[in-house]
Amino acid sequence: MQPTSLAVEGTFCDSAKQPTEAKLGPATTGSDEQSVYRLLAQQVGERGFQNWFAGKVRLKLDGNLLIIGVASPFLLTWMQKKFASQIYATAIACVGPSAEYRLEVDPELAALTDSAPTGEQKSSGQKTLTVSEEAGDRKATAASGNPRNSNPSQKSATFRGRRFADLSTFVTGKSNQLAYLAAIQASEEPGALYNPLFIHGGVGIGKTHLLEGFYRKIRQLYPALNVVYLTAEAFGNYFSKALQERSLPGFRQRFRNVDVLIIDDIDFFESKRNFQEELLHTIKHLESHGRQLVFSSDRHPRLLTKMSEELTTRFLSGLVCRIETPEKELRLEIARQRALKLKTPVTEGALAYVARRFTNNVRELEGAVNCLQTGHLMTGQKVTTSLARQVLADLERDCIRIIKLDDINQIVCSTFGVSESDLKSSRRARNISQPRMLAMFLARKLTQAAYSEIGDYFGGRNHSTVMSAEKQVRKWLENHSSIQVALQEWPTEEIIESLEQQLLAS
Ligand SMILES: Nc1ncnc2c1ncn2[C@@H]1O[C@H](COP(=O)(O)OP(=O)(O)OP(=O)(O)O)[C@@H](O)[C@H]1O
Repeated sequence: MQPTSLAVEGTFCDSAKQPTEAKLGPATTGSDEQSVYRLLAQQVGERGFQNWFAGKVRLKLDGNLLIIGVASPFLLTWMQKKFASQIYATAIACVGPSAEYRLEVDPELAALTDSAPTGEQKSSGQKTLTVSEEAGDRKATAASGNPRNSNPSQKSATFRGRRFADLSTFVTGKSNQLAYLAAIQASEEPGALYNPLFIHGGVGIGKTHLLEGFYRKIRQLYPALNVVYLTAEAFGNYFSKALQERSLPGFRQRFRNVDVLIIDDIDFFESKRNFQEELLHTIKHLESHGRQLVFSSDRHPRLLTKMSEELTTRFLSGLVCRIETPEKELRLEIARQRALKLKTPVTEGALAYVARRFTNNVRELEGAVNCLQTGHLMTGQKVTTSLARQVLADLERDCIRIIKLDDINQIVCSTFGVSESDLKSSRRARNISQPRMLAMFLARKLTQAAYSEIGDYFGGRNHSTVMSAEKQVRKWLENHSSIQVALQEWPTEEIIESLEQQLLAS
């Protein structure tokens, strides 16, 4: 592929070049960090800020990603629930519409909180901690002990340019091999082989890692190409802003003159007709000029039932690859690599324990290894299976998703495109009765609800109807039967897995 003559200014996610809207780049000074704190305080209000943020969190701006480190998994869940929209608004105010944010447990804060010194210890200075970070390029010394009493800006929050994940750190196994190989091949010959390349799979399973790795690889191999990586949400934000500011021609020139366009989390466009329309025209234009397109989504294109048919067929026209839930061997290897990266001394038994217990996705697995690192810092010991068990008790509890009948109802309705009233009605048409039976089957599998409660919920049916629905779905699974979704037949196993993944992510 030849670089375009009209190439616009680099990528929106290039660490060297920030979006023009950015008010605050990947800054490196304490005053920038203070600005983020100020914006955050404006968003959450002075009281909320003093109660939950001042001196209790660690901020990091990584390119367009605002990372907020908190002291425990509990705080993480709580703050996500309470402050998600304010944190997101702060991120946008800092870096513009492409902003993203992440809350994460910060091992250093966790260690400090767990070992918060008494007055006596404070005066004797016994709790001084020295922590070296994974990259080995940062040493942080927290001598005051309790982070609650210190000014966060005086600690060593680091503001760095965004570091994209690399394909070399993507651990492969049966569940992700195909997607990995496709990404490698497409990066070697952009526009020629798999176009578009569409990668899908459940939450936290490595889609972004693969897309970022693809981005880096292609920049290495073809430095002259104009490569753009961004999330669907950022694309939508840029588009809305261009509409508001009447600058659509500029927006279109930006996106229609790229050589490689990588859009993460394309499922975000479901039900958003005007974004879909704009993306469709962008894709048509880029395809007709032989440019490479790469997308990721939490579902197969055919299961994005609120996407226009024209977009869906375009997604299907290249190569569609699925990343499956990681198998045990892969989980073990990822846990091992993560522990090595964090320099956590850990026994094979403890790693096997983590790989056995954290099975949903890689993100949770990584969180678990981060906690092992905290355990090691707190005790100064090598992490054994029994220490791992102790340290991970809270996290295991937080990782259990409480799924309600309402959640199942909602996800089944949106996947199959049926209304709630139809699902709960007495209609027996196949396109209604099959989703209803699947909903009842999932309700038995994923909730504690009794047969009678489930029957009652799905239209006042009695318990024997639910039992026979459960039996019927088991039979479909045994016989590898298929079910119709969006005018196409799908293996029952695949539909159930997709529904479960959506429920886990919701
Ligand atoms: N195969 C892998 N090897 C190494 N690390 C991985 C692998 N898969 C995922 N990870 C890591 O797990 C974490 C979550 O992965 P990622 O963000 O790519 O998931 P995702 O599928 O994009 O999730 P979401 O659907 O929430 O966007 C990241 O830190 C990523 O680096």
